[in-house]
Amino acid sequence: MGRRGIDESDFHSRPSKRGSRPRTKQRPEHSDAVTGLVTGVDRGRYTLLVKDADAGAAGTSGEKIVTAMKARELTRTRVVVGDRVDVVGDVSGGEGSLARIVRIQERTSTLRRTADDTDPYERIVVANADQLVIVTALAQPEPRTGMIDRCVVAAYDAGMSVLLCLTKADLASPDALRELYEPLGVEVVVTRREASSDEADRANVAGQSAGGMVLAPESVEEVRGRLRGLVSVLVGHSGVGKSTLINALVPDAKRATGVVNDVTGRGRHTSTSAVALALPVSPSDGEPSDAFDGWVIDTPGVRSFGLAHVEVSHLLRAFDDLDDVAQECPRGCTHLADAPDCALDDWIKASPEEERPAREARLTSFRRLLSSRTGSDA
Ligand SMILES: Nc1nc2c(ncn2[C@@H]2O[C@H](COP(=O)(O)OP(=O)(O)OP(=O)(O)O)[C@@H](O)[C@H]2O)c(=O)[nH]1
Ligand SMILES: [Zn+2]
Repeated sequence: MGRRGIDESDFHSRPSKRGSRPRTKQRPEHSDAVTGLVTGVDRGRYTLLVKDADAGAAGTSGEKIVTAMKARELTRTRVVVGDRVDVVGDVSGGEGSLARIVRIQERTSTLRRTADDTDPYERIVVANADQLVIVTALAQPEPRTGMIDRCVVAAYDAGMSVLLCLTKADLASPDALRELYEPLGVEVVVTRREASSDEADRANVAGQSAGGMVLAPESVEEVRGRLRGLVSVLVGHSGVGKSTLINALVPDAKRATGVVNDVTGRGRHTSTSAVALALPVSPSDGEPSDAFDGWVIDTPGVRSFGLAHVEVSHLLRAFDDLDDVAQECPRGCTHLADAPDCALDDWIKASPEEERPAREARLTSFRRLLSSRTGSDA
């Protein structure tokens, strides 16, 4: 994707139906509806990014922020951040205006969680995201692989890819965690504190958090490169440095101010709801830039993933090679290490010598994921 302004069509756009349908007085199907992207949800009010019909070409200021509520027919339907919705009514975005969401467009992915593993009620956290970014500190606090595993499972179950973002590499080595997760095909990226942090503080450079922590710019830019052109959901435990990272990636997010940001629509949200932030192409270098490419969705309220809803067969689909092998398993095979006659064990035994270590690492990691479904988060 090239450089350009923020564009709600970045969210997996589909051809617009507007203009091709005749307008009728009755509008039983709301043929006058426009499409909006949900960037924030707060107590029944939805912040939408809507393409501005009056603006010129897509690009700078081609979008407006519209506040909306759900139409009555959607009362029981959950609308989440990342949803693309059809809206009618006052879509001017003017002060005090309120539009109506009449339809949710088909979702390309749904990230779900249950409150805990026995909770039958599953809720959708974010829709239409491509990638789950698991933010984990290498120290302070110590990494918890159980938590990471659960996030990986939730992402794969949702049909999303995973980026493991290891923070605080200035405090500890990422090698051990790389070894655990790379066999699963999980991409790993590492961030660290800028060595000359004090000087950077004084210079007030990009990458500075409210607390004064400055991340090494090249590590932030590596993360940005992995997020470009994608819709990414960031999750992480308290204290891992997620806010520091988001502030470095999206310096204009005005995270603590509660003021609606013209570009991102951020603001007015409670501290527990997800919010979508447009990802700048490059860090702010003093010049105001309106080039965005990708979305960062922060999930302040999500600290863990209950996985009661995840089925083994569904999870297996994220691992083509293992899924093929598991077709040979006895019916109802759990595929765990103690499962009798699990074909995955034969796959190791039949392995060419040189491939065996890689296969073993992959199967061990996969089985760890499987047990995280039922094990505790500790
Ligand atoms: N040494 C080191 N400290 C860091 C790094 N990144 C963040 N920190 C510090 O870690 C602490 C927690 O960072 P936050 O960004 O507030 O963490 P958070 O994940 O947003 O946590 P909550 O605000 O509780 O959600 C702060 O004191 C940061 O200054 C890093 O790369 N290295
Ligand atoms: Zn099996």
